[in-house]
Amino acid sequence: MRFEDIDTTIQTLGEAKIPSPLLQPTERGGGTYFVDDDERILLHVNQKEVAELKKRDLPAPAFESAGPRRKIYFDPSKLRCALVTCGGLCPGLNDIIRSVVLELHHRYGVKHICGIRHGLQGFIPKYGHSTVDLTPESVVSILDKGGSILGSSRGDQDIEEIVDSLERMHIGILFMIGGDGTLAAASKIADAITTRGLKISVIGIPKTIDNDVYLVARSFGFDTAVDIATQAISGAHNEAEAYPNGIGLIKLMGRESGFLAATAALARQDVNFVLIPEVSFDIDGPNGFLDNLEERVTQRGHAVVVVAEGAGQEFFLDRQTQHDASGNVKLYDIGLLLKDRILSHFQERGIPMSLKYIDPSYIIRSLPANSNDRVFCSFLGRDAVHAGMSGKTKLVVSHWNNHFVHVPMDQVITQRKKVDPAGKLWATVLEATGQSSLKNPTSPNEE
Ligand SMILES: Nc1ncnc2c1ncn2[C@@H]1O[C@H](COP(=O)(O)OP(=O)(O)OP(=O)(O)O)[C@@H](O)[C@H]1O
Ligand SMILES: O=P(O)(O)OC[C@H]1O[C@](O)(CO)[C@@H](O)[C@@H]1O
Ligand SMILES: [Mg+2]
Repeated sequence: MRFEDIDTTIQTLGEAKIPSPLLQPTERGGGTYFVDDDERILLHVNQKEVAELKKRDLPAPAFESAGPRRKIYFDPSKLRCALVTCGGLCPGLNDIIRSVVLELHHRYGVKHICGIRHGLQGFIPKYGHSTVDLTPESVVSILDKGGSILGSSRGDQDIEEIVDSLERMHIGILFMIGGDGTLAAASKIADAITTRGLKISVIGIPKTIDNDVYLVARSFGFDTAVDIATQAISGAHNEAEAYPNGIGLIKLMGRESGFLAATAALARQDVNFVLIPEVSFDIDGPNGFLDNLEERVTQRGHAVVVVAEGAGQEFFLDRQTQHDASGNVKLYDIGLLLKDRILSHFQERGIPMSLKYIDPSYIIRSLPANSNDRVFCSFLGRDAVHAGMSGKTKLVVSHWNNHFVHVPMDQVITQRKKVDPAGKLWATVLEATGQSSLKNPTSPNEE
């Protein structure tokens, strides 16, 4: 989809008529930066692209800016809010929970905030998960904990039952923190709310260790993931350098998008091969991965390989496709396949070597956020609160062109963000690694 086809209109529950409590000067002094609904951030930054639209008499598409509004929709003294975290873990989940709770409680005076346990399961009575009261006291020391204090789950749940539950709890704003699946569920929940004529705002906070949510330039936890992945790469490099013909093979998360593998490989310029889902490669053949690896190892004495979990899935085509509880395709382990193929390749050629396989995937996504991500989560969580309090709904708080913005939920779930094989990130990876196309002239995969 082209940017000019994106509908950036944000839905509201009704007119915001209540003066924001943030208008009152705080005891500490200092003001609040209020944002008007007509403050907008252009989707395009490239002047040429904007000029092109002008030539065609098209308006340049722009997102609504996030931030506190002068008028709010909900009466804070009566409002009840709920938070839920779904899908895979990600560094920063607790930071988001904390910033949402603190902003609601201290700045808006909302005293009833409820944590839903174990993702969407928490709404469904048959699972028996109790809710958690979220207060400044209960979130005071959660930042040093990884994971999510609310827990998570995968698996479809009945949307009508979820809305029944929201009605029972008299929720006014639901904050849903999760990836593409969660945001798809959030969109359906928002639609069911509208059909019932209820006044419940649904605000999405995009979470993805893969950094793959469309129209979200940066997602929380990604910076931390790159940091920890870089340490794994550093370890693999040390291991590889220490032994004759040493090879360090690291598998990183990235189902359909190789941002983590590509970015972490650039953080230390000692990776020789990066394999990502967006760029196909051959394992065998004169220009395939194994021959290239052999050349590198025999010439330089060691090599470091980073593979994203979704890379090379075409090598498992003979196997049945399986799905997890949420309907996501279960990936076959490309790391283990490469490990076996590397070992047998060097053995067949009679070349002694030492291979170390490192898979830090679950360590990376379950650890606490780094400082940079914490600051980012603080902005994101607070802007999610401002959006909900002003009566906006069915939106995702995103970061775009260095600004926090509101993106309609349905636009975010139309597709995944992917590494552009013709773009700067991948070109820089190729420059830094020096790896070739890893494709044979007439590749068996292309036939
Ligand atoms: N299209 C959909 N409609 C309704 N519910 C959905 C849909 N897709 C996913 N869900 C539900 O949303 C929740 C989270 O989805 P999922 O497990 O795919 O994780 P996610 O949010 O995509 O996060 P991640 O991709 O980071 O793991 C699950 O309970 C899942 O059943
Ligand atoms: O093992 P799980 O919990 O199903 O999650 C694995 C998937 O979750 C993710 O971390 C996304 O949250 C993917 O990178 C990975 O494929
Ligand atoms: Mg997902």
